[in-house]
Amino acid sequence: MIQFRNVSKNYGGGTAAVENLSMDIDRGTITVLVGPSGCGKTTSLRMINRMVEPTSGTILVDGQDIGGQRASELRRSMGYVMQSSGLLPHRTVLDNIMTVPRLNGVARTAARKRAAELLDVVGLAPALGKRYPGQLSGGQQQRVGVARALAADPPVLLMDEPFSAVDPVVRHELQEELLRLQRDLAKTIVFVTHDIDEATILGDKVAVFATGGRLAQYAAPEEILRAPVDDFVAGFVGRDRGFRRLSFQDGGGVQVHPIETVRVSRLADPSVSVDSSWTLAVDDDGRPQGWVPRAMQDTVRSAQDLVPGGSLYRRGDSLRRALDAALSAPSGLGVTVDDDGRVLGVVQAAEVLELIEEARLDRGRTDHNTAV
Ligand SMILES: Nc1ncnc2c1ncn2[C@@H]1O[C@H](COP(=O)(O)OP(=O)(O)OP(=O)(O)O)[C@@H](O)[C@H]1O
Repeated sequence: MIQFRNVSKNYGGGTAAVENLSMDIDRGTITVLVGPSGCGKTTSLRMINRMVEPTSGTILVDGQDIGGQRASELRRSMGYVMQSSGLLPHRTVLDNIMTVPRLNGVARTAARKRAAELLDVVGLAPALGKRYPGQLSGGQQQRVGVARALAADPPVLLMDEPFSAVDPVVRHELQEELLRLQRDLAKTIVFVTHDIDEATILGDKVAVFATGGRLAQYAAPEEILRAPVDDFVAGFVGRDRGFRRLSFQDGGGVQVHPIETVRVSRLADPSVSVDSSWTLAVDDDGRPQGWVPRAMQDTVRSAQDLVPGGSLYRRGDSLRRALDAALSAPSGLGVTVDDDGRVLGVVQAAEVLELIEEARLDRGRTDHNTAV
């Protein structure tokens, strides 16, 4: 879909911003360009829509050399989202989203209707459409930035550190939202970040850039975590790469055990007693609320008295989530829930670790067979 062929960029002054980059970006996937500051990620991104012209080499989109296309038309066929949302401060949110469709000749009423739909797509309430960008939170502004980039329904979305100015909780929400959107929209997304965690969460493929604009490794995130090609990539992905790689290991095989539960609404009832060393308190819909340790059962009378729980494991999530649920729970039992958040049972750290070990041995055998 997007092909870099021996592309270099030199802004002058000797050192290359991008050095002989060759890389194919597949249609309908998220490709993340990651690397330390100044390694040429933004320059590479901006060469795709000709905001920056290469010094040498060719970039093809759908097999066509973009060097021969009108830069303004090319730009309109590609949504662009940047770190500061880039919204026009004196226009309302809806007007901001409508900008490109209006430039493309879409009638005002149709553009407005589409803008309102897009607000919903990016998870914003309709009332926010009438506000000005300055009246929104950073996370909301970024969502509007995404809606605006999607407004002309471009096949390609270029995103330059779009989530780096918001706090970690909002950032996580925006990442989840982008993945959800991408499941429906299947755009070709090129995403720049300097955060390897963000890269491995979002990327179908990850391109790790090294200083001097050199592409050090281009592979699926799991592969980059499992087999960094050199010391630079190994150093960049960090020491806990082994743990992070668990995100890519299916947790479907983890055994879910039954757990004794008690309804929070019945905690004050003196006739209720618990047998297990840890009993899970749930609301009337069966959603976890916290723990009742046996030793404390006489003092736990309401939701406020419960021992807070750890992270939840949604059945089918990765082994990383399963292990975290078990390790973060005061009981050592990882609470497992269904898609509606209702308790299904618990997982145990030791059993998750056994699966991790089995998977490692299986991989070792496969690698060995391939080597032979
Ligand atoms: N307009 C410009 N003029 C001159 N040099 C530039 C220009 N834009 C970028 N550079 C230089 O090119 C190199 C690559 O910059 P680029 O912005 O592509 O890196 P980056 O990886 O996106 O960095 P960051 O993560 O800090 O945004 C840097 O050394 C930078 O100083």
